[in-house]
Amino acid sequence: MAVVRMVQISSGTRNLRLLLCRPSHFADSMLPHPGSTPPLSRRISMESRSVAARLNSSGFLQTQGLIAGKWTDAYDGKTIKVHNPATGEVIANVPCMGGKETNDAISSAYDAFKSWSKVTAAERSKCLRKWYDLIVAHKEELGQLITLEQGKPLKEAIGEVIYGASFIEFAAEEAKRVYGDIIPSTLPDRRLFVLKQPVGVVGAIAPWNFPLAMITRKVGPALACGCTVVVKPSELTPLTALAAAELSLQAGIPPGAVNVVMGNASAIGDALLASPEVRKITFTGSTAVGKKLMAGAAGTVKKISLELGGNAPCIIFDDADLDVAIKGTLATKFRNSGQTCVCANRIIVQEGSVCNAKGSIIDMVMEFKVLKEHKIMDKNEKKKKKIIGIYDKFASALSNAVQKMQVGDGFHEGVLQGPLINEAAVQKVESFLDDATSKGAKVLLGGKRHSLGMNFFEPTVIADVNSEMLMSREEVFGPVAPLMRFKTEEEAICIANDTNAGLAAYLFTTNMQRSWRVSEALEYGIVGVNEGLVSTEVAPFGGVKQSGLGREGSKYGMDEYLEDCFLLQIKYVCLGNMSSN
Ligand SMILES: NC(=O)c1ccc[n+]([C@@H]2O[C@H](COP(=O)([O-])OP(=O)(O)OC[C@H]3O[C@@H](n4cnc5c(N)ncnc54)[C@H](O)[C@@H]3O)[C@@H](O)[C@H]2O)c1
Ligand SMILES: O=CCCC(=O)O
Repeated sequence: MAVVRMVQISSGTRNLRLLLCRPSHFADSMLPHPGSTPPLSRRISMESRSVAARLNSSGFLQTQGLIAGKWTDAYDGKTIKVHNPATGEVIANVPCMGGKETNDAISSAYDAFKSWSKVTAAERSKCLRKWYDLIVAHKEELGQLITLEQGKPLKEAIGEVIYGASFIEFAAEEAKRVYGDIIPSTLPDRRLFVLKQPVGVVGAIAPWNFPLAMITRKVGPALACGCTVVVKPSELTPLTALAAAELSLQAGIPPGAVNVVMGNASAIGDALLASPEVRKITFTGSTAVGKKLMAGAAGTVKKISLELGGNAPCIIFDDADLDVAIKGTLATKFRNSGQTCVCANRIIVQEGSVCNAKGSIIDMVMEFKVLKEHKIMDKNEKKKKKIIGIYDKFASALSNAVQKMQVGDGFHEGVLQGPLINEAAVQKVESFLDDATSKGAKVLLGGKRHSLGMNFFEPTVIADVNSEMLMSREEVFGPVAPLMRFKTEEEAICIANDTNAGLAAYLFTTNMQRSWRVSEALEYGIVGVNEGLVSTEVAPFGGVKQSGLGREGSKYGMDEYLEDCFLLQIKYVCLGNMSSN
């Protein structure tokens, strides 16, 4: 049973009175052990435990589901364990809910929709703004929860809180700007209007890699448009979502507008799909599950948006600024230990080329053999020259930079790479590396489990990867940077587009014409030019091909929760490093 208690939490200029439920399923194993100084190998564990104990005593470790504004256990009392991926310890037990609880959550969202959709946009905006303020005020606690259950370094986790909150702030602002249209009539006695109305109850299913941001990017705009939601966080990382849901109640978002269920994923998914009251499914996760949901949504003809897996190419041209390229590649590859849908999955690096007088690269592979680097190539023309390929320089600079990245528990100062989410993720990385090395790829750095044990993996650089290898065809989802070679721009585009995925792509070049040409040719929803971190609440996020349908964030993300708005395929291009000389 939940014990209700009052907690005073100081937040900047004011004290917030938090009505939080004492978590009933806080795992006692997480309490710090009394006794003498622990050996080094147990310090990780001690640090995580004391953070968990602090969060528990301040009421931030919420461990029940939320249905109709009430914190609820599974009806049959079953629970599932939430583990700390850095230590393997059980942080908490949360309810293992299924179809019955989900149906009640849907009913509660359906009832709440009747009133929430009628609340003025200005009022919805105020509630959302308050929710945003509360999340930002509690960024430390929410960040600690993310590190505890997901593993990313605390600084990065707090960054996710700010990023996640930004979707709520943006939605709060946009709530007031859902304009319709007036259409000039073709008949004198008619007036034609287009109203944009909320879709209705939304089922929002989220992954574990961004326990907060992947939820707020859905729930923020859904609520702003007047929809209500049943959220299903990943069972691996439900605690951040539950804490954020508690803050939504404190912000004045009415009971039933946000419900949270977790447990048996397919039973919950089936209930959401079967219900005619759920009018939209928004899903972020693997392409395999996305396809199942898309098929299942057909039964009741629901709207659907899908943010699925990627296989991001990161193209490094010979004319790239090496420092910019290394910085950008590190950012896109090693964010969240490589567990990001927009992480570079194939780093495609130019290995030399031949330029004509105008500086355009011409493919003269055969000539390479007879020409000397930096020397005039054609005595008659005296204009063609060979450009030394950036491949070797890039490979060694990247390896040097990656070597410096500290691996460890996300609560330790200076750690840049946390653990992978679980043993299965580590095994997947190992099997991809085995496959690549058995086919001729060479490990330049790392390549094995980290000596810290558990789910830690050494940041890895692997060279001479080709399109026959598994890691160039599927998401590695780990701290592995696979380097591939190319000679010409055409070849780079061809390699980059040779995949069913189409989420994010990156290119590094100092040639402005090429940056436009290649951005347009890449079959991706998001393109970063000289920039590895492109995500922002103000720009549309989403993929083409089998990476998904629809967009999140920006004004386009609002449209997903309004009736009868169909998007054309759009591409977001981010030009980075524009202010440097
Ligand atoms: N495109 C994006 O914006 C984006 C963002 C983050 C992650 N991802 C992708 O997500 C994947 C990693 O996340 P994951 O392992 O949590 O993915 P996943 O597909 O295994 O799980 C995602 C969510 O779906 C739930 N789920 C699983 N089976 C279900 C079913 N039958 N019915 C309903 N729900 C079900 C899970 O419990 C979880 O909550 C990667 O492929 C990554 O690229 C994409
Ligand atoms: O993992 C995918 C989401 C990452 C992001 O929003 O930048």
